[in-house]
Amino acid sequence: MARAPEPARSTAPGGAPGTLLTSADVARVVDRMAHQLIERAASGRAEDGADGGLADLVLVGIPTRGAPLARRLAARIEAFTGTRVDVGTADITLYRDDLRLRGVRALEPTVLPDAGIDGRLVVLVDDVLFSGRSVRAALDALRDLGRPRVVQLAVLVDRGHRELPIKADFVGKNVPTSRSQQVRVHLAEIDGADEVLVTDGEPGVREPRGEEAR
Ligand SMILES: O=P(O)(O)OC[C@H]1O[C@H](OP(=O)(O)OP(=O)(O)O)[C@H](O)[C@@H]1O
Ligand SMILES: O=c1cc[nH]c(=O)[nH]1
Repeated sequence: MARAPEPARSTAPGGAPGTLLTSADVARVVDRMAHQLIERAASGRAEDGADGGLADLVLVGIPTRGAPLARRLAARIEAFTGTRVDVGTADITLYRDDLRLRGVRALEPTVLPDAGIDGRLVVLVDDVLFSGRSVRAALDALRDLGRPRVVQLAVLVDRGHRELPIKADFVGKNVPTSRSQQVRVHLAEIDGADEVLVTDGEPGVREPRGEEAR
C-alpha cells in the first residue's frame, strides 16, 4: 500500500484570514484521509470481529459539500486499494435544532446504497466541523435510516468552537479560528475549484450554493 502523504502545510497561519488550503493541499489532505479510513476499517475488523473491512464501510456525506467530499474519498480509497466503497448522502435539514435561526432552504437528497446501513461502519463526511450541530442532526437523521454497527465522523476542517460533545475521528486540517471568522470550503464539483479560505465574515451569513450562486 502507498504511504500516507505528509500533513498539508497551511498557507495562512492559524487564525489569520487567507488561504488555508490550496487546491493541491486539498488533494493531499483527501488522500491522507482516504489512507486513514483504509487503515481504520482494517483495524476495526480485527478489533471487533466484524468481517466486512472496506466492504462494511459506507461514507455518508452531509450536504452540501460533504456529499462530493464523500464521493472523492470513496474514489481515492478505490484508487489505493481496488475496492469499491459504498457512498450515500443524508440531508439533515429537518433534523436541525436551529432551523428557525437559519431560515428556509431547499432539501437536498438523501440517498443510501442498496445494501443500506444496518450493521455497517458508517462514516459521516462533512467539510467543516464547528459547533457540532450539523453532526448532531446527521446522527438523528441516521437513526431514521437504519442502525449502523458503528458511526464515525470525517471532516476536512475542524475549526473548533464546539457547542456539543462531538469529536471527529478523521480530520484533514485542524485550524484555530476566532468564533466570528468563517471557514469557506470551495470544491470543484460545486464551486468550480478547490480551495479553503478563512475569512473575517459575519457569523451566520452563508455563501450561496449551487444554483443559488449562478
Ligand atoms: O458544526 P456546525 O456549526 O454545524 O457547522 C458546520 C456545518 O456548517 C456548514 O454547513 P452549512 O449549514 O453552512 O450548509 P452548507 O453545507 O449547505 O453550506 C458546513 O458544511 C457544515 O455542515
Ligand atoms: O466557519 C464555518 C462555520 C460553519 N460552517 C462553515 O462552513 N464554516
